[in-house]
Amino acid sequence: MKKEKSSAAWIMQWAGRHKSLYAVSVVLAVLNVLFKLIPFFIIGDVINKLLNGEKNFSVYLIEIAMIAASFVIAEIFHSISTAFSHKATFSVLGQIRKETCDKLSRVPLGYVKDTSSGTLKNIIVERIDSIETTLAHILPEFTSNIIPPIVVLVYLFIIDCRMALLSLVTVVLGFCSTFGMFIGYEENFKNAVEKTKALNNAAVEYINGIEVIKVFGKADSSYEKFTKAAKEGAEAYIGWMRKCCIYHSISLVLTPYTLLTVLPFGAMFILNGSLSVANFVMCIILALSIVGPLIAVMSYTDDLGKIGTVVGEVAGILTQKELDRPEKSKKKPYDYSIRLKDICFGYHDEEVLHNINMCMDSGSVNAIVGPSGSGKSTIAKLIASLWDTDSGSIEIGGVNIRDLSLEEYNKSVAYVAQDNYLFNETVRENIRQGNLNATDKEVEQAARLSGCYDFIMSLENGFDTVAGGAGGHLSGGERQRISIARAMLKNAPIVILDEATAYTDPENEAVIQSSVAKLVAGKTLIVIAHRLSTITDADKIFVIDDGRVCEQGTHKELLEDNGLYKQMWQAHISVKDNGGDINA
Ligand SMILES: Nc1ncnc2c1ncn2[C@@H]1O[C@H](COP(=O)(O)OP(=O)(O)OP(=O)(O)O)[C@@H](O)[C@H]1O
Repeated sequence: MKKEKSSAAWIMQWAGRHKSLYAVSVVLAVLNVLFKLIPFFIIGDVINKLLNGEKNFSVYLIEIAMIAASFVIAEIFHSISTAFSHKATFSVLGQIRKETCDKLSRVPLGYVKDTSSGTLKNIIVERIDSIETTLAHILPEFTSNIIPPIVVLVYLFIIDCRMALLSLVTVVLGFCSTFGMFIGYEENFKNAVEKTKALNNAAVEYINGIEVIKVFGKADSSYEKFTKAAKEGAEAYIGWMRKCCIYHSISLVLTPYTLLTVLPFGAMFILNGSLSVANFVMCIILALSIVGPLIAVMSYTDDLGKIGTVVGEVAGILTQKELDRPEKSKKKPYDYSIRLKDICFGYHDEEVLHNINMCMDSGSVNAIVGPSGSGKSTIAKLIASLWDTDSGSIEIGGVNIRDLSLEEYNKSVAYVAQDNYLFNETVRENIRQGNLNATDKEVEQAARLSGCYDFIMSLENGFDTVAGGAGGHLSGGERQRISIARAMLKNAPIVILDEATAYTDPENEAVIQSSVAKLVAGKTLIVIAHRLSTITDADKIFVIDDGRVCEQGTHKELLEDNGLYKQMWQAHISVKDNGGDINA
């Protein structure tokens, strides 16, 4: 079994990309702390000189100037060190976010669908942000603050072992108290994280579902769900902080008081003649000097405790199993025929497609019809490579799609889904997503061909109108036509239209039908249609029932078969004859 990578290994992998920047940052941070220690040695020296009766005032002035210079130099080192570590860290964070988002495009759609958008957003934005403290601060500052106290302690041990040990007593007790904060830390942090995720999900659900909430008068109950999640989130943190509060306070009070032991025992040693006054003074000053860096170290323990969970969440995405595709295509399809061989597929544990076999010739028009929930869209998604089949294979031009790189395959397929997402960008840029190299003229031409030019021009800013999140400012039919224009611009040899005309009125449907005909000339087309009148000319119609292909043939052949297709056709015609809405 493959061993799981530790959080430290992930951090090292991420930080390793900018190791020279971090190394410079750590060295400068060490110099910063060392320069901050210099004044303590100088003060010790000044007191010794006073005790020895030095009367030359200029000697003291020079020492004071040296103290001031040490502080200034320390600050300069600190600023440069922080600048280096932040420069490296922000590019590392950008890289982690890029990898995470790239990963989402390579994992099966199921992972993204099964993880709420609130959770994913929380990981990609907030959680990744919280790695910043570790990389930009802990790495240089923790390392740099640990080294000087060690140096000082070694020096103290050289002066007097007893005093060195005494200076450590309150520090050790303070640290022990800090560790008390870690009792049940993982559990408490996980609980707080879970509650935050629940709050994020409740907020996203409340915002996304606001239309339904208003229409069905669910504002109170939905808002209640949100406030309950907010309350539980706050309680999780408050309860946890309450538990830590005593340990934290004891630690903050004890750690700085190194003099609590150094002063009385030092005085005793002077009285019994085992310690000189000069060494006593030096010990007091050095004992004070280790406090600052050690408190700085302690302030990071909380972040160090959290980092495991944070890295675990990000790593959880980065280690998701990807769609089974090679980096580079192993073979080249000889044409764009599509063959599904013994396909079985299920969402989670429930199989919804059973032994599907289909053959579509290159450049042919194919329709998939069947009752709602029979598995039509699932077949389209498998062909579009949004999921991997559980068994069986899909071949394009004689090549198993698992032997084709995802990038190359994606270029071959234009998929217009039932509910197409439009980015919160201009209509022009939304269409251009089909081909990022397309000129404005080509974008406008695609819009003309898909019958959406006129309505786009009637929008407030024409092609420069912002479509709004998920295309919220446009009607369902308008969104669909923009999606078709996007697919046209892609000019892929395989086109899948999943209920592409579902939202359109009969007039517009005729426009779209003719533009689709132009779009797919010479291409392999798969249309999923409820309105059977739109697919009567298809070269092949596949009838799906309960996850199985129950009939296939041309419109004429299927009518002669007297099967499910004929029943569906008669139902369709009778709606029309009764003056019902044929678009229903
Ligand atoms: N993401 C999913 N997770 C779990 N089950 C799903 C998912 N998507 C679809 N299903 C289920 O798989 C089955 C087939 O759904 P599919 O969307 O392929 O049917 P369809 O024939 O396209 O339906 P419609 O005509 O209503 O769009 C249904 O039972 C559906 O509930």
